[in-house]
Amino acid sequence: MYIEQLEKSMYDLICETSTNLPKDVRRAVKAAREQEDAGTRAAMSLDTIAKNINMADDKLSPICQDTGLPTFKIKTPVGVNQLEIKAAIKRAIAQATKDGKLRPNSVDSLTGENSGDNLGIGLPVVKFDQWEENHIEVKLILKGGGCENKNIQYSLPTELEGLGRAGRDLDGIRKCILHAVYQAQGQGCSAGFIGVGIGGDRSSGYDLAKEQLFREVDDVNPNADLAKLESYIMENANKLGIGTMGFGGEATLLGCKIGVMHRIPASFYVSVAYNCWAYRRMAIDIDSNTGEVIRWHYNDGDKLSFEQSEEKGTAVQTSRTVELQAPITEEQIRELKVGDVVKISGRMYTGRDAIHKYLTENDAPVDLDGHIIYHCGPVVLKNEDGSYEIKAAGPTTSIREEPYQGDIMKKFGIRAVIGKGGMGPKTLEALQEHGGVYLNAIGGAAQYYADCIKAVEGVDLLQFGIPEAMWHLRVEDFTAVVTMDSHGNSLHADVDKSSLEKLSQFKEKVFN
Ligand SMILES: O=C(O)C[C@H](O)C(=O)O
Ligand code: SF4
Repeated sequence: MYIEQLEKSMYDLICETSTNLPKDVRRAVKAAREQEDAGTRAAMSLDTIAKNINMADDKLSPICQDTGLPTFKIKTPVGVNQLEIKAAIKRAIAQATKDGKLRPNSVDSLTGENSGDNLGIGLPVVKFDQWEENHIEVKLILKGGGCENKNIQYSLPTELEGLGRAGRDLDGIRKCILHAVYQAQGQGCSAGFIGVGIGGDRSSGYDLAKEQLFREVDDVNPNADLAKLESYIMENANKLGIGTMGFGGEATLLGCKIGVMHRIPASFYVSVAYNCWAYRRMAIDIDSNTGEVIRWHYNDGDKLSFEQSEEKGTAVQTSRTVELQAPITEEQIRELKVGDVVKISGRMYTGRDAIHKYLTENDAPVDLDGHIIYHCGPVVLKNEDGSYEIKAAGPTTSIREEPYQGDIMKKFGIRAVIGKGGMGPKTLEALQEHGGVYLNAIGGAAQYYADCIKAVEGVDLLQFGIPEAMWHLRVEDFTAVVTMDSHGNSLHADVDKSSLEKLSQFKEKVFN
């Protein structure tokens, strides 16, 4: 009985974490939304995010399609069997994957093979501690890959772009944290949350940083110096103008939590763990006799559902909206300018890391001339009649495809790519030369976009696993913003440049 109940408690924790954004995170998103002027791109993005949070809640479906690398931190009373707990977690993970609450996200690092059930060597990560309490505490974070890739570790002293020397003191730490927010730009699905670990070595420093992500968004650091630093960072990082999705705007950072540990004389690390707005972490207390959940954490206050201002700023007032249907002509593409909002109906093909590599070395399985590639690794369930159902399908970080994208667009005649976070100079040049456009969708809005997908009309290269396959999608009114056009303009390059200038205003010493 205990074992079955334990597995159910773990299953509930996983589902809740994936589908129901914690209350403190909702409050932070709401506050950000209220800060942005209606009609701006930032307001539009936050509206989509708010809508997405509601939809995930209603449909009990993943908030974001990247359900991350599940990491459990568990405290048990002395005498509790930890092996049983680990086994229950594994079964619950496999079941939640089958039920579409988690994307099959566990990939063999050497062969690229997806295990299909989120289990694998070292996965999920489960860390145990003992304590004197009578109950079991289980914390879970589902941290996605895009924001994980924006984590950064500094070894002090160092020189930082825009900020100069960062020494081995509180002021050097201050500079590292500001720089960490700057370098993430919109690629980790800003507005984000950061956990910072000061000290330790490279691995314990990151562990400490990630531990901070389990703190409540609105708590106050018990260490007075760190409390001061946290509020300094919250005030000033939001002056960088990076904004939601890196579109520019007021809200760049929604939370900053800093922890400290001792170090050895030769090393001084500042480790920063960046978490996207889809900040999925939850915790439960479990009765160690029955296996039942006796308390959910992060449960204080009202649960916001964003209903009140549902329509606020859903259209960007300063931009025009263009309807597109694939196949698209070069002429149509050359008419698009940075800032335009596009609404796509018709066909698009997903393609992410494996597909881009494949397409540079092989022919395409379908004619891509005039077509759209969507950087997306969806959550897909197979129905009994053999058809597929998209359960979550937001964009993935595009910059990873930078080495391939321009060449592939030219080789196959692709006219548009949709992703998030923008791409670099090589792609921008190819867009100009070939007549192509980059469209930024709202990262993490996996339910919102799944709703725009009306059918799966085919799939190729499924051997790469569900997230990496090429899905043929029929979409309706799929909305995205032109952030790189065929005239050499890139909103991403502009925001990067202006935020670097703003960063340099924080060069002078603040803390002694
Ligand atoms: O893997 C994904 O679907 C998205 C990833 O989390 C990302 O932010 O790039
Ligand atoms: S797509 Fe964005 S919201 Fe989703 S896990 Fe990646 S960084 Fe987070």
